Amino acid sequence: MSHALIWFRRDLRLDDNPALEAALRAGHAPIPVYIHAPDEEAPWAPGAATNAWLHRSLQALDADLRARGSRLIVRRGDSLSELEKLIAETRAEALHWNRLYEPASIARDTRIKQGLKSRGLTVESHNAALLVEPWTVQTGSGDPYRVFTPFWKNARTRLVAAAPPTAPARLPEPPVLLAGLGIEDLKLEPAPPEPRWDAGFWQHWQPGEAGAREMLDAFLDGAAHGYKEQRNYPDRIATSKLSPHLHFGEISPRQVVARVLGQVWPAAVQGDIDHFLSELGWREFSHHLLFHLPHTAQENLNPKFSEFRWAKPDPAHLAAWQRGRTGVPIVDAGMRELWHTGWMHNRVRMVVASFLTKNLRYHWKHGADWFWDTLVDADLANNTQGWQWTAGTGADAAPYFRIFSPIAQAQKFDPAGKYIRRWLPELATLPESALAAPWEQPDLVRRLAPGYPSRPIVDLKASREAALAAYSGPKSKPPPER
Ligand SMILES: Cc1cc2nc3c(=O)[nH]c(=O)nc-3n(C[C@H](O)[C@H](O)[C@H](O)COP(=O)(O)OP(=O)(O)OC[C@H]3O[C@@H](n4cnc5c(N)ncnc54)[C@H](O)[C@@H]3O)c2cc1C
Repeated sequence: MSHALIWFRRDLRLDDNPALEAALRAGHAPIPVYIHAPDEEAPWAPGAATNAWLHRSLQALDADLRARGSRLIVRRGDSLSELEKLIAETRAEALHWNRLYEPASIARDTRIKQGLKSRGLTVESHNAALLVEPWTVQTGSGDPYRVFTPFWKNARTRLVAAAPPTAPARLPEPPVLLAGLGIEDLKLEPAPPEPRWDAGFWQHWQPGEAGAREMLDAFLDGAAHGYKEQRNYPDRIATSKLSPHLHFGEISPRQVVARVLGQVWPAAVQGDIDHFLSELGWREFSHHLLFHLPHTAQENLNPKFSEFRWAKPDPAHLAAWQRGRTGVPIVDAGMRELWHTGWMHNRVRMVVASFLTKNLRYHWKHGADWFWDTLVDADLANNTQGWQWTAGTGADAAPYFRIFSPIAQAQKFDPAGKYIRRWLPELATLPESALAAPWEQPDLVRRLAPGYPSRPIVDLKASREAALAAYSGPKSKPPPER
């Protein structure tokens, strides 16, 4: 039987895997391969938290393959050279992979496809990650979309309820002598002398296809009912928490949509379901933007901001933001949730991002970089879009002058202070009335929370006014150097 290589990247699943399906359909014995080449994604080589996730996700994929009689061949090095070696070793006639949409991956994959095709190999790429690929939807005038609502109105019509194919129960065994590294050889997890900063992650997450499926089942049975309203409250289990699973392709958006549309929902839940689908739509929109405007991972999408006067970061203030020591409880709770679990609730992501880009007036890249390293769902398209949206520099973004008040956000979305108390145990004994803005009751803080900063690192009102002034000032050339 002839062989085909299946080059796994961020499609770490067997069900609804078009690359695997195509190889089997063509009558090839698939050889599952993972090549570790983080430098090829520079300047966006995966961060530490996603690497820790990847370690477990690869283990789960290998276990799933072994349960079917196959295994994952792991290599490290230049992708093209490793693929060439594998082709020579296995005499593979075909190579299949599922597409990625980040600029560096597109450039590499295009080069590899051209190189190997010109030598007579069948090389095919497939869509496993998106509901609508970026070149398949456009505005009436033929341009990419820059506004979410019309984008989603168009894309939404293409959703299908049909369940995507599942993987066969048995897969052929790769050649016995075909060598590979152990997953642990990739050193993706924190290793001594580094502390196990990921220790808390794994009580919240189960990387891999089975974990993704369980998360979706739990969501559809539970939090989907009431999602539209409840999704804004960070102390509740009210969202799907599918983001890292979707990022690593442990579940596909097609599978999620098929499950959602394949179910009969009570009329009262229909609004929740539509809202959930539209959040998947934001993921699609982010990929659409990054594909068509690849420079936006580094630069403001809105050129009006190219001369905006961002402040020069004070390292102590940046560190206080990163570690959850700003003195603003809802911001600090979010940053600690991120540190302890590798994830942060969407509303709190917006609050901490607004605080960084507006109250501190730091360029959104400083925040995007920290998220990149600490989120288990760090995703170039979604992270870029999320930061640019909040900073006001992106497509269809919140205007710069709309500045989240962390006090009002805490009062509205964490009214009983459960989220703040959970992540800031040093504030646990403060009364509810003091939790959103403890600095307003200094005696109480001194007595009940002596370890917590007594004042925010910036005055919220003054910094808000300074941000508005910088925004509306004479289109913001930096002051002359002296
Ligand atoms: C500053 C900032 C940075 C962000 N960085 C990332 C990131 O690196 N990776 C990431 O996946 N999401 C990012 N988001 C979007 C969003 O916060 C997360 O996708 C969401 O919190 C994940 O939780 P969930 O899976 O429970 O979402 P649910 O509410 O259950 O939504 C379902 C899915 O829809 C997608 N989705 C939801 N909201 C958004 C959104 N606003 N933009 C794009 N896709 C969305 C996600 O894939 C999510 O898993 C960011 C948002 C902000 C404001």
